[in-house]
Amino acid sequence: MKPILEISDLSVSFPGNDGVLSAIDNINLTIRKGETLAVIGESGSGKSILGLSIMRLLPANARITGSVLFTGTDLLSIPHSEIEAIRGSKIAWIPQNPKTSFNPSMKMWKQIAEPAVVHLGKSWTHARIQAVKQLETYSIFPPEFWAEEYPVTYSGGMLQRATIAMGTSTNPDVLIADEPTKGIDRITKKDIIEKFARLKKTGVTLMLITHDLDFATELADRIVVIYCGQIVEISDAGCFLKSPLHPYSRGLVHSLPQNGLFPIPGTAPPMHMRFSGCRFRERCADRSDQCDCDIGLNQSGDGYVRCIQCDNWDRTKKTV
Ligand SMILES: Nc1ncnc2c1ncn2[C@@H]1O[C@H](COP(=O)(O)OP(=O)(O)OP(=O)(O)O)[C@@H](O)[C@H]1O
Ligand code: NI
Repeated sequence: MKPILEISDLSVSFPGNDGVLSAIDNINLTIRKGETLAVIGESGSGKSILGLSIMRLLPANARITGSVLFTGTDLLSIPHSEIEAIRGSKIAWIPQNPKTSFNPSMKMWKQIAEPAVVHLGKSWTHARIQAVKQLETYSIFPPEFWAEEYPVTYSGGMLQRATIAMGTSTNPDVLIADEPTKGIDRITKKDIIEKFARLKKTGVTLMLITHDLDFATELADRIVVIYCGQIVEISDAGCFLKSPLHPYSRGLVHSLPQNGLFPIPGTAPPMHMRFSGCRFRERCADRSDQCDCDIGLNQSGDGYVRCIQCDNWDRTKKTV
């Protein structure tokens, strides 16, 4: 598959009173056209910052270096007007909190229709018809009724689905969803999974930012594991649950309810620390003196892993 997004040496930091906080550190990642990629990792590891960097929607105090090529164009260096145009039509973002993503004083159909009017030059009449269809696609029945309603009348699950309807209204090439299963019940989650599975079939490139490993493995082709602002593993989603390589990934898999709910001991170090060596080593049962050295992301089979101990591991023999 051809690459659609090529992220190179991407770092984002925030200057603060405790020194500089490094939110993501030297991320290199190629996203292939049409694939579904899940980015997983615990709270504060830099998942949203990675997604927001691609969208160029970072907070004003962020410092960013590196490049993000979208079909060859560096999204980080093009003029503001160009990134606005791409953001509205070709790369869409589904924000983390559906409750705050809508304008409370605008009817729902208008909010879903707006990107197509502003970015694709569609008429409001045409865009309204499309918006109602979008509501129907995302199981908001009866769509004509809910199109005329305001966001406050929608339930949490409906709002979640409406954010996907809004994010896909311009038929983007890339869709980045930030924690689409956060704070929803099991039934709604099943429904959201089904909607993304359907989207996946349309050939859109999907980036799912999540801490929900079940959600990630259900939908993704590849899994990217982030720990303390660094990629520690890139794995084929099919073998991730059976044979995660990095000790942090293994910890995540062990902590799933179906594997006995064993939490990873300790907590992640604060992000404004000056790191040297493996960032996971304090929490790692397999650590040795070698882990004090910085280690790169090394190829392992089809994937990549950042661990000196994993170098000689055979993924085909490794089980959880
Ligand atoms: N505007 C900001 N100013 C300073 N630090 C920030 C800012 N936004 C994010 N950070 C810091 O950057 C780091 C990465 O944050 P990010 O939101 O990407 O984490 P995350 O992996 O998405 O976590 P969560 O699962 O909680 O959403 C965190 O340490 C966070 O505190
Ligand atoms: Ni986040």
